[in-house]
Amino acid sequence: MSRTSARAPAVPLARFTARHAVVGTKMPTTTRGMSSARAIDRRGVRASIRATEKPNGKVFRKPVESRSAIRMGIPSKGRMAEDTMALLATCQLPVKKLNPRQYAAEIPSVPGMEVWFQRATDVVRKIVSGDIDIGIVGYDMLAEIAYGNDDIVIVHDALGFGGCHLAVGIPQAWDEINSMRELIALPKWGPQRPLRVVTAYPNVAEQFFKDIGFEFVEILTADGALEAAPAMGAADCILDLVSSGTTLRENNLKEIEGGRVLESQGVLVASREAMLKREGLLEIVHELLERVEAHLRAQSLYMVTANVRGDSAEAVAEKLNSAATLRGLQGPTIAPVYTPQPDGSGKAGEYYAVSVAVPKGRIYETVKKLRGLGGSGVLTFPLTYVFDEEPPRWNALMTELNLDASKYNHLKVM
Ligand SMILES: Nc1ncnc2c1ncn2[C@@H]1O[C@H](COP(=O)(O)OP(=O)(O)OP(=O)(O)O)[C@@H](O)[C@H]1O
Ligand SMILES: O=P(O)(O)OC[C@H]1O[C@H](OP(=O)(O)OP(=O)(O)O)[C@H](O)[C@@H]1O
Ligand SMILES: [Mg+2]
Repeated sequence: MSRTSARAPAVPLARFTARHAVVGTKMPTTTRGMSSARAIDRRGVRASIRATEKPNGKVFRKPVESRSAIRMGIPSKGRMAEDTMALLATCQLPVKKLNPRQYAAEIPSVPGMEVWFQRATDVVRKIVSGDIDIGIVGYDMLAEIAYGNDDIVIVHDALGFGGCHLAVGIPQAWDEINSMRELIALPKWGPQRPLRVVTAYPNVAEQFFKDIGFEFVEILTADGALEAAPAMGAADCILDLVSSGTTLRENNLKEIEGGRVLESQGVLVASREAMLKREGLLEIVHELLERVEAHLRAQSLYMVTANVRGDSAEAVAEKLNSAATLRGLQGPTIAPVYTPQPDGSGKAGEYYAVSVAVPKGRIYETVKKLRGLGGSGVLTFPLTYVFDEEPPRWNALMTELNLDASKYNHLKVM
């Protein structure tokens, strides 16, 4: 490999994402494989994964038939744990722990499924080893631990929490270096003096540097406080998670152009083999997906209702359909308002109540438009769930699993 490739760093997210089947998104595919066992040995990391590997480098998976219980793994501590519990609770799937020190729990509204609290890394490892069937984890962990694993399917790729990205951070003091291209072009890097990168993501790091064609790199691993390594002289730069950027700043480090390695957020993943073979699992995946999708869709929408003056429902519909924001999901809902009459009866035909779901950011614009169309009594309220006929990601999952959607689209609905 040449020392300083002229190739600009490509967009690595697509590559990392593409190694897993992702349903419901348009990620491109790639043919790159997982880091070699030799490379893993050299760095002396990932001992627990190695223990499950067969001599040919393939991971030994426990057969699906070795247990009958359906198992879900969720992070046991830290921010992912809280956000996962919060998401499940909001989706009316609260996790019930019998006591706070126990690692097993249940979701009463999903009977027949065991929930196991695991460290985020172990959620991935245990899906790989066949000890759990589905899990919620940060995409970064998946990319690092199960890169290239064909069994893992990303059922939902954007759970809306744990948003962060993996990036290269270099000392702020390197004023003249502001891009990966400039960093790898420094003449000092060579076989005797490689760029030392400290990270908790050695596989992702190795792949990233391979992809940008930079060979003179030494990947060092550490579990925490990576940001201190450059100041201590133990490394030249770091490759770590960044969210607000505060940690980098406070440690006098900076991001550089082309150094954004992958985007991450919480994802719902499942074992392909288990989904195909374990009785009852697909129904549960369907239910989780349906509830999560309904909640996440609702989060971005508000319902706006108003009474609009008009000669007929059709005339009001015509007015509303002329403005894109007033069409709602499939078109506005319009119902006659029965105005009270002196004799106590109700007279229809003067006002029509209209309801439209609009994106949160467009509420005021919608209110103004409705007023402009003669609307009064405008009410807005948040939505809790938006159920589609079938979540788009479910149909994508059916395709991914080569299953006939029409046969499975009638699975249990809450
Ligand atoms: N600063 C951050 N902002 C948003 N998400 C993050 C951040 N740091 C980590 N994450 C996400 O949370 C996941 C779990 O992170 P991690 O294992 O560091 O747990 P933690 O919550 O920091 O607890 P601990 O580090 O004490 O084990 C990561 O894989 C990543 O997806
Ligand atoms: O950009 P920021 O918002 O500052 O977040 C980034 C920091 O968050 C994570 O650490 P965490 O807080 O999880 O501590 P840890 O290293 O103990 O896991 C990550 O390893 C960074 O250090
Ligand atoms: Mg952390």
